[in-house]
Amino acid sequence: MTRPLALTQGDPAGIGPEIALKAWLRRDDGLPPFFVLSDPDFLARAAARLGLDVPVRVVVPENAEAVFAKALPVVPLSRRVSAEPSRPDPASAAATIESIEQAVALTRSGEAAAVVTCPIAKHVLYAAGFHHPGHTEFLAALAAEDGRPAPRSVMMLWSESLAVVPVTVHIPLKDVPDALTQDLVVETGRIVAHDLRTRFGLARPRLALAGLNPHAGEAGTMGTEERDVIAPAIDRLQAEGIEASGPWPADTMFHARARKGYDAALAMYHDQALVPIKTVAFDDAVNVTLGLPFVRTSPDHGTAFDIAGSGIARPDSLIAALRLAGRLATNSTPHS
Ligand SMILES: NC(=O)C1=CN([C@@H]2O[C@H](COP(=O)(O)OP(=O)(O)OC[C@H]3O[C@@H](n4cnc5c(N)ncnc54)[C@H](O)[C@@H]3O)[C@@H](O)[C@H]2O)C=CC1
Ligand SMILES: NCC(=O)COP(=O)(O)O
Repeated sequence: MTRPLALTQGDPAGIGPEIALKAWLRRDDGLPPFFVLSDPDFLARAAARLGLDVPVRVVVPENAEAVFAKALPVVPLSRRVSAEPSRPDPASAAATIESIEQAVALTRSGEAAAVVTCPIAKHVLYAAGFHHPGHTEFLAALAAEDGRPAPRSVMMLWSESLAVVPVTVHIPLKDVPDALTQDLVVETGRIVAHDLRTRFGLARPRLALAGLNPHAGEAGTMGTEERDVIAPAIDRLQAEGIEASGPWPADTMFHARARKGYDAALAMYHDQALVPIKTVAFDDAVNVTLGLPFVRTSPDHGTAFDIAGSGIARPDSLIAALRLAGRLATNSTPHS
């Protein structure tokens, strides 16, 4: 028996429901079986509105695989969902959060193989009192064992042609220099190297670290973070036996020839990492959370409220996320 993947509903006013339905329609392309954690009536209404021929069936996780060939298996939440496409509403936040919590609980109990998340709109959850920056940090909190601190989670955007890691993530650009410490860079590099070995099967992962400033600081004349923070962090990673290089000027490390020199690029802030990968692989890239005791993947894109309900959302990145979750779940040694 193949354990199914647990797919969260994401923000129900976004494109999550549509891409989940469309991914199920592509199940014969060798997709691993999955179930959605949502309100089955809501998903059935979404399918009808979009004109998608997707029968929805309520299941418990152990029946999901058997049902998957004939209907979209849905494990119901305790709440009804009544969102309208393109109309984000904090009233949906409790169901969105419950869906994530249930996916993690079912994965940790062994009833699901991995967590795959549909996109959430952070500001909608914040308006309802959610205090984690995003899934990445919330999943780490959910991974905390009794009496032990939460693990450090790391965001990686992965595609066949490029993998990038933002060392600082969802903070204002003006706060990046202060947030960027040697310890943060070293701990991030360690987790990336560990998970590329244990989850992705790379014997000796090569990390390339970007500078923060133009021309990687131009020998200290355009900024000093390279000299004071990033280069010493690279020395520490190398001393631990991790193949780390840099700091490289960020403007020349993402072209095709440069990408052959490393397995993952560590960028110093969100857009330095996500602009290159969304430029070269928007439809194929997957967001993977590293550092957790379970596998979590997600499409690289967001809720796309501008097109929700119009029927034009592409399921490709979600399909890539489902495939990668299936692959990682079968060959992983998790963090303990
Ligand atoms: N993993 C997650 O939960 C993520 C959530 N977000 C959230 O999404 C919200 C919206 O973010 P944006 O910056 O507007 O990015 P976005 O990715 O939602 O949309 C950017 C543009 O790409 C288009 N697009 C996105 N996905 C598409 C798809 N599957 N098919 C066709 N077109 C697609 C949209 O229509 C829009 O024009 C934010 O509130 C953000 O917090 C953003 C990224 C990841
Ligand atoms: N820009 C990437 C993003 O927002 C994903 O965040 P998360 O919800 O996966 O932590």
